[in-house]
Formats: sequence, structure tokens, C-alpha cells
Amino acid sequence: MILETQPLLQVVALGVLTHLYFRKFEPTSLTNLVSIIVPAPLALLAIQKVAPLNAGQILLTYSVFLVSLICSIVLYRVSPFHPLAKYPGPLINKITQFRNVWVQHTGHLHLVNKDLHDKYGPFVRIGPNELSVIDINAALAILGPGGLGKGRYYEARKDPRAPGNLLALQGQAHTDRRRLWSRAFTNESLANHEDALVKRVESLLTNLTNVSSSPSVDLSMWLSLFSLDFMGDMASISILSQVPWVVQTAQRLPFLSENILKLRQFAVEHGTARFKKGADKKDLWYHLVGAFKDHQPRTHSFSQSDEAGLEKERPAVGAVIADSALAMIAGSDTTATGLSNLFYFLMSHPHCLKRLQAEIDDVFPKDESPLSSSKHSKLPYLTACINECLRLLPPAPTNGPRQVPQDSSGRLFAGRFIPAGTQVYTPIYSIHRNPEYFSPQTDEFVPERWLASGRDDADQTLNLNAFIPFSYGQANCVGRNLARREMMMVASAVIHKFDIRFADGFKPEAWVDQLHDHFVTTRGALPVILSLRV
Ligand code: HEM
Repeated sequence: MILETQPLLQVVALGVLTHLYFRKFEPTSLTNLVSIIVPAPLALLAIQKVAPLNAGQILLTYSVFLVSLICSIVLYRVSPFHPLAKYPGPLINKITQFRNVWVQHTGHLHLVNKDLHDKYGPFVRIGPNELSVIDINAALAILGPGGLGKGRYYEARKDPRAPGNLLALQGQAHTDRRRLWSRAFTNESLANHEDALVKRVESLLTNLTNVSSSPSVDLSMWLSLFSLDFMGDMASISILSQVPWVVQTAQRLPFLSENILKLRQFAVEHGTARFKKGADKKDLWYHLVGAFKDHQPRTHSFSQSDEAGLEKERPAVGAVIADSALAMIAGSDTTATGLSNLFYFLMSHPHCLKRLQAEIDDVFPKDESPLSSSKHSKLPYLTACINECLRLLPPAPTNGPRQVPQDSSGRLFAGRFIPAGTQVYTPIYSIHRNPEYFSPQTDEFVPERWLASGRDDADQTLNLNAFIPFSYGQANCVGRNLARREMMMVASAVIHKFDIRFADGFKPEAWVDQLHDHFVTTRGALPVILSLRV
């Protein structure tokens, strides 16, 4: 025997003790983890004074230690003593996060999640310390005022070298930064953004007209270019669509990938230039930085701003640049996905497209420009189509999780106790496809369900509270009104100007197959044929 029974039992005990320690002080980084796991068995061997020590003994000690640590963790996670034990879910998910990591990598998280809810019900344990909740009362209480804040999911996505953007901030810091963002999306501010929006929609129409003689036009790509350019206008970062990797980044978006770092660098360069130049329009940047009263270019270097004097604390330049980069990603890709999905649904349902085109023609007769938000309220069927599209294919399908504070005694939501430290997902895709909230034809594109005239049937269910494509509560989508305005304007303008159908040979199912959930949705090509209307 290379080690006696008693010393081996001590190694087993060390494995179990290490697990107990991890339960109280969860390692937050690999360095943290390794700095405990590597020295602990060596320290024990030193205490045991095993001599002479050889490689076999060290190997055995480490193996026994790791096996005991892992067994202790696994047994605890599946035991009735685990605080989430009463929640149903697949055994593998209770034991490890690795399955989720893999599923997330494949881009099918939203689909797998929906299957789990279909099988296990509205509360599912999807990870050792993770719950997914589609009971809308509980979900709204979790996301809404007095609910839960963001947790370790967002921490892990922060770049330690850069200041946090709005998405990554929590608590008072989030509230303070959000106040600046909100000013950029009031009705008055939206009216100020109208010119920039109209200009970009016009250039989209020109570009589509130029390529409309081709046998196939990738509409998804053109919508990406449009939304990137428009967000570039808003965030004061110009000529985005002429930089190919920016488009690639927006279309693929793995967090903090090489392209994201390049994007940040790009944002820093352009943001710094804008900062020096000053503001001549009231775009998003203007609100994040603060207004320049005199519209004069700056002649000296600033590290901080807020000349409007609306804030007690001036926002730091680095934070404004970080938020600017966030706007380009959060604001462009999501809207382009929403619009692409809308066209996909309309082309798949020609009778809906026909009805919509009639509505648009009615509101904007032949010689009238459709580029006016003031008439959007006269387009109820378009609003219904957009709602239905955002319901069936929400561009942020899983939504970011919230977390019960680690140092709390747990929280109660809709009568269900959720223990401290639990990360809670409120997956939008699964909520929107729950027949309890939307039926009949839950999985079908039926815009009529959103119209009062289509809801005569007493068997129809439309739970407006359960419609949360922009999430809900204090950290919901701050740009939602702008996103809707963009979608309304682009859709009405394109449908007003073109007849549109899938390109020959394109299989529409391929569109949905290529939608991947990577926090926001990534997508493939949408080949269409455009014919100018006479
Ligand atoms: C159809 C288009 C859009 C959809 C479906 C969408 C959806 C969402 C969702 C679900 C969230 C919550 C994420 C979370 O809690 O983890 C969010 C947050 C956010 N969205 Fe959007 N979004 C869209 C367009 C926009 C636009 C145009 C902007 C403008 C810049 C924008 C800026 C943001 C920002 C800054 C946040 C973070 C808010 C915060 O943490 O307080 N989004 N969006």
C-alpha cells in the first residue's frame, strides 16, 4: 500500500471539507479555484508527515481528494438537502452546468428551455443553482420593482479593463446611469432622432432599389447595415456599415470575443474624437455625456463632462464610450433581427402581407412618403404583425437572469420560495409560447389575435402581461420605443415601395433553423426577390 487507510480517510475528509468551504465562499475565478485545490492536498501530506514521499503517493492523494470533492458536490446537489431540491428538472442539470454551457454554445438554449418547461412545468431547476420560471406572476415579480437585481451572469461578462456599461451595472450605479439613458428615449428625444431615422430609411430604400434587379437580395444583411448605421448616428460613431468586421460582430456577437474588443477599440477612437468635437445634435451620445450649451467645439481636453448640469456627478468619459459601444450592439442587432423575422413571417403568410400592404397604402397613398412616425398610430395591423413577430421570435429569447442576493435569507415569489444565491431565468421565448397566455394557435403567426376584432372568440387567450419582448422592470429595454419606431418605419416604407417574396429555391424553414440564441439572436441570410411597385 502506498498510503495507509487512515491518511486516505483524511484525504477524503479534506475533499468534503473543501466542498463545504466552496458552498460558503464560492470561487469566483479559475485562479481562485486553483489556489485552493492545488495546495490543500500538499498541505495535508505535509501535516501527515508521509515519508519518503513519492510521485505515486502524490498522484493517489490528488485523485482521492478530487474524487471525494466531486462526489461530495454531486451527492449534495441531488440530495433532498439542497435548497432547490423541491424543484423538478433533469438530473444532469442538477449536477452540473456543463450541459447548459454546451446548449448555449449550440445556440439552442431557448428551444431546450421550452422543452424543459413543457416537461416539468412553470418552475424548472435548469442548473445546480439555477431556476427557470415561466409563471408570469412570479416572472414579473422577479423582474419588477422590489424584485431581484442582476447577478454573477453579468459579472462574468464584464471586461475588467473597461468601465461597465449600463447592461452590466447594478443597484444605485445602474439607476444613476439609466437616468441618462432614459432621457434619450423620451417622446421629445424620439422626435429629435426622427430626422436621422428618416435619412437612414431613405438610404435603405435607395440601396434596395439599386439591388432589386438581382435574382436574390439578402434582406437580413441590408437590415443589419441599416440598423448599424442608424445606431452609429445615435452613438456618434459614423460609417459603421463600411467596416466589415463591425457587421460580422453584430451578426455573431459572442461576448468579449476578439471582434468585441476590436469594436470597443473602434468605439473608443470615434468616441474620443466626438468628445473633442462637441455636440451639434441631440443624439444618444448628447444625453449620455450631457448637453453642450454653446455648441462650440471643445478646445481643451476633458476627462469628464455633463455640461447640461443635470447630474450631480458627472459621467466619466470611459463610461460614456462603453455605453456607446453597448448601444451599437444592443440597439442595432436586436432591431435588425426583429425586422428580418417580421419579413420572414409576412412572406410565409402572403394573406397577412396582402392585408398589411392594403393598410399601408390606405394610410400613405401612392404619392405620399411613408416616412412619418406621426401616422404610425393609424397602422393597427402593422402593430399587430410586429407584436406577433416579437411574441413568436423575441430577439433576446432567454433574457438575462436575476439573482437572489447571496447574503439574504431567500425570497418568496408567487408563493414559491427561492433560496439565496439562486440565479433565476425568465425565458421570454418560453413565456410567449405558453398556451396559458396565448391561445389558440400558440405557435402560429396570427396577428389578428392582437386586434380587438380578432378577439371576439371567448376561447381566445391573450395575456398582455405575459408579452415581454423587451423584458420588464427597472432593467428592461431602455430603447424599446425607438426600436418599435424603427420597425414601424422600415416595415411600412419597404412594403409601400416593394412587392416582396422569398427568393426562388429558398426553403423558409432554413430561416428559423439558423436563428441562434446567444443572448441576442444571431441569424443567417434571408434571400428575397424585390419588385418595385408601380
Ligand atoms: C426589437 C428590438 C429590441 C429588443 C427585442 C430588445 C430587447 C431587450 C431586452 C430583452 C433587454 C433586457 C436584457 C436583460 O435584462 O438582460 C434589453 C436591454 C437593453 N436594451 Fe434593448 N432591445 C431592442 C432594441 C434596443 C434599442 C434600439 C436600444 C437602443 C440603444 C436598446 C438598448 C438596450 C439597453 C441599453 C439595454 C440594457 C438596459 C438596462 O440594463 O437597464 N435595445 N433589450
